[in-house]
Amino acid sequence: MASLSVPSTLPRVSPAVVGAARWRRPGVRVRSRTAAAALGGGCGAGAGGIEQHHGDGPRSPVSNIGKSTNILWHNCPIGQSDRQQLLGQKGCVVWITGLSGSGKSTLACALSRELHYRGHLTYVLDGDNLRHGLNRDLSFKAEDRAENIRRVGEVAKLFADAGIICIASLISPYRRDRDACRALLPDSKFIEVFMDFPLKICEARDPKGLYKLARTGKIKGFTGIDDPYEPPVNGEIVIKMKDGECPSPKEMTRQVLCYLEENGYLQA
Ligand SMILES: Nc1ncnc2c1ncn2[C@@H]1O[C@H](COP(=O)(O)OS(=O)(=O)O)[C@@H](OP(=O)(O)O)[C@H]1O
Ligand SMILES: Nc1ncnc2c1ncn2[C@@H]1O[C@H](COP(=O)(O)OP(=O)(O)O)[C@@H](O)[C@H]1O
Repeated sequence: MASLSVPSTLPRVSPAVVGAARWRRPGVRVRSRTAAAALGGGCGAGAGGIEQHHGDGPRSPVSNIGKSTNILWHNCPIGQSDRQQLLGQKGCVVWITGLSGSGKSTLACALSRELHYRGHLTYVLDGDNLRHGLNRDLSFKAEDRAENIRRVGEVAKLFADAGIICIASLISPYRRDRDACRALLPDSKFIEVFMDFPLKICEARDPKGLYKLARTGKIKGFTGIDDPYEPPVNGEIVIKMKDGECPSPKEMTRQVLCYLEENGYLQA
């Protein structure tokens, strides 16, 4: 992919080089093999660098969460900021929402690729792909879409906590479900990107032929045809037509990259 004209504080180098350099970054607390040995043996010698709790009982009150009873949150000494230092970026969720055919997956993949080449760790959570595994038990009725979004929101939150720039691309048609995902994260860590393209454009693309099936009644409850889509009201980024033209994938990517850069996500 051609380099985008976005100002970057990082030089454009191969990810392998970046990876190698990061493990040697000064000031980052990484336990080397030697350090692990100093802790009482290398691989296979018991706990090694892993800190374990050998307490005499619970350290804080247990609680009930959802259907889980008597559970206790366990904190680890290495936290999100340590991981962010290691990666040289801020973990966050870029949530791309819009109609089928609006370009969500195209943007997600192009953004991931561009960030990767700039030395940033990303992970794409794509609605279609997740329905092949994690969410294979869910249909497209409203309550299943809500559960789909809830699960992906929770997974995205874990990726952000890992320090990763997580790019979620799902139709996510209901405002309430998207807002619930936003509420899982500190506000600035959820970046909502609205693919604001008219149904007419999305339907004309129809790369999978699904709109055609929906129009002839062979698919019921298809978003935009006989199922609702609620656009964001206060999202962070809107990708839309300009002078009657769709922005190119490169331009869409540039828009999101600029936002990430200007808001400090591309440094720890
Ligand atoms: N009824 C109906 N409505 C909308 N979309 C449908 C439907 N049936 C199948 N598909 C295909 O499923 C993809 C959307 O999955 P998502 O998990 O993103 O949907 S949702 O967020 O739960 O609404 C969507 O992928 P994209 O085209 O990439 O958006 C479609 O290919
Ligand atoms: N900015 C764009 N300009 C022109 N075509 C696009 C653009 N974005 C996506 N497309 C094309 O539109 C179709 C749908 O894109 P896709 O990313 O699969 O959408 P979604 O994931 O929202 O369903 C694909 O054939 C893709 O190549």
